Amino acid sequence: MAWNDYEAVLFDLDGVLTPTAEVHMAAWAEMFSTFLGGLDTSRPEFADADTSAYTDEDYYAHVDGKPRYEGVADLLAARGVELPQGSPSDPPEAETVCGLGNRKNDAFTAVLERDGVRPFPGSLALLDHLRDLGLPLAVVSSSANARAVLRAAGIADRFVTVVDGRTAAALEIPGKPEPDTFLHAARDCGAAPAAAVVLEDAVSGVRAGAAGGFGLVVGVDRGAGEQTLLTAGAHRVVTDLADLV
Ligand SMILES: O=P(O)(O)OC[C@H]1O[C@@H](O)[C@H](O)[C@@H](O)[C@@H]1O
Repeated sequence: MAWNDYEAVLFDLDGVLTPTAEVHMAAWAEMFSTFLGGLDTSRPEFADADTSAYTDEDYYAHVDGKPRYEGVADLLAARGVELPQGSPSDPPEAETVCGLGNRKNDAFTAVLERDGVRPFPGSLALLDHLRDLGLPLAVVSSSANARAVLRAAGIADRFVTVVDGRTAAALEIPGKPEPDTFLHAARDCGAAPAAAVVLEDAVSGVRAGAAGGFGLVVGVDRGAGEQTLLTAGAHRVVTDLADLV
């Protein structure tokens, strides 16, 4: 890996630097399984809903890597369920897109506080290597919990910039699969997209990297599948960031 050919490295967080994609997945599964299992299909608005069991495939196809409420909306659309959007301040009991997203977030933060998080050893090895090379590093995450996860993992001080779900909302720029959050991070690092590397485990994130014209888009296969990531636009796929040291 010729790192000296590049001027910045843009990391997704959940599933790339930390094993928190699994925590997100479990929290989504808990919330959607309970919601779909309890859906009253005798109510006319839910009459056509597909209430079959929620699976990991649902996560990878509709939720993975996207901003919170977009993941809810896309999964519900795939199941033929229409709910009002509501607002981010909705309580977790609210039967709205935002209410369901907030319900899932309660489950996520409870696990993070209880179990903490450590970076993947191979990812830490690559962060150390890139620090030695002096390359500016960024985190680009759809998650509004990104800063809390980085602090809990002890790697918050490694990055020139963190563009997360809160940043995107404040700047009113679209999240992944649109490229805007990656482009913003590259600018913060002082690098043109063609001189920046994107590392992503989610199809939505790889699509964002491909759409932004980045110099190298590395898919990190943590379950999405090598071929799926290549088809989404990854130039190459690894299973461990230590392979890039
Ligand atoms: O709900 P949050 O923490 O803002 O996160 C939004 C998304 O963030 C992404 O990083 C995760 O891959 C998704 O699983 C998650 O749904």
